[in-house]
Amino acid sequence: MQFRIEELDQHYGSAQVLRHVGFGIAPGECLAVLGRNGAGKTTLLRCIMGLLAPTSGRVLLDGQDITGWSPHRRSRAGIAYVPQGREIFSELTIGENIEAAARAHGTYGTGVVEEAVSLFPVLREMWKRSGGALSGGQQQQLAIARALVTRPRLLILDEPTEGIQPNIVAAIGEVLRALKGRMSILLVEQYLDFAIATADAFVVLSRGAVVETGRAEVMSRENLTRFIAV
Ligand SMILES: Nc1ncnc2c1ncn2[C@@H]1O[C@H](COP(=O)(O)OP(=O)(O)OP(=O)(O)O)[C@@H](O)[C@H]1O
Repeated sequence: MQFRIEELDQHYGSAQVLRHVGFGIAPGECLAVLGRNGAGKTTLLRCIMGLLAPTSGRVLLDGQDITGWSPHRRSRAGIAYVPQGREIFSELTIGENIEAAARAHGTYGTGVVEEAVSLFPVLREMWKRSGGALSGGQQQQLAIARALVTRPRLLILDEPTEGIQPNIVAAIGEVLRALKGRMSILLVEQYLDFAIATADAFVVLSRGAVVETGRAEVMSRENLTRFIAV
């Protein structure tokens, strides 16, 4: 899967929130987008998912321009989004949340549910518990499992570690590292250690513009800290 964005601009009214943002993600790699609060990270993801139309610029999947596609069509094409806040159905059980996603994508009955749940054993243990009764970390695991049953080629995560206890952060990190190679991952993250342990490449956003990019092996912690420390 080849994924690129080119020259994305986005405005809220007269305020420009994204400025000529462009980067690519290599197949099977994890790209981390870093940046302070308000840098434009969530706006960028919403443009990539088709939840917001960019003012200009292009989103390309396998060389095809998908900028005008609906979120549903992008999801069908293999882009899965785990938003900040997770947006799970709190009235539904874990099982219902996961199975509904698989049914909606036509993947139910193909082993995807078992596969996703095997990555997060706590979900099987709490299968009949309603989404609203879970801890933040359990909800995050559920949200990732729900994205995985769609068999994504690109998994997009918006700050998956935010407000989550350390042992669950570690479990999520292990899963993401295991998923690399099978899919590309776009990780928006403010927790630097987690991003460093997970990503193959970095993009740093500041005030809506890319101010630094680089491969993980040449990007120093000091350099990254400089961009995201408050
Ligand atoms: N719906 C909106 N209308 C107007 N301005 C907005 C809207 N959403 C976001 N903004 C502004 O756009 C800028 C970028 O916001 P965005 O949420 O994309 O940043 P972020 O990097 O994801 O920040 P955070 O880490 O706090 O979520 C901020 O200045 C924010 O106040």
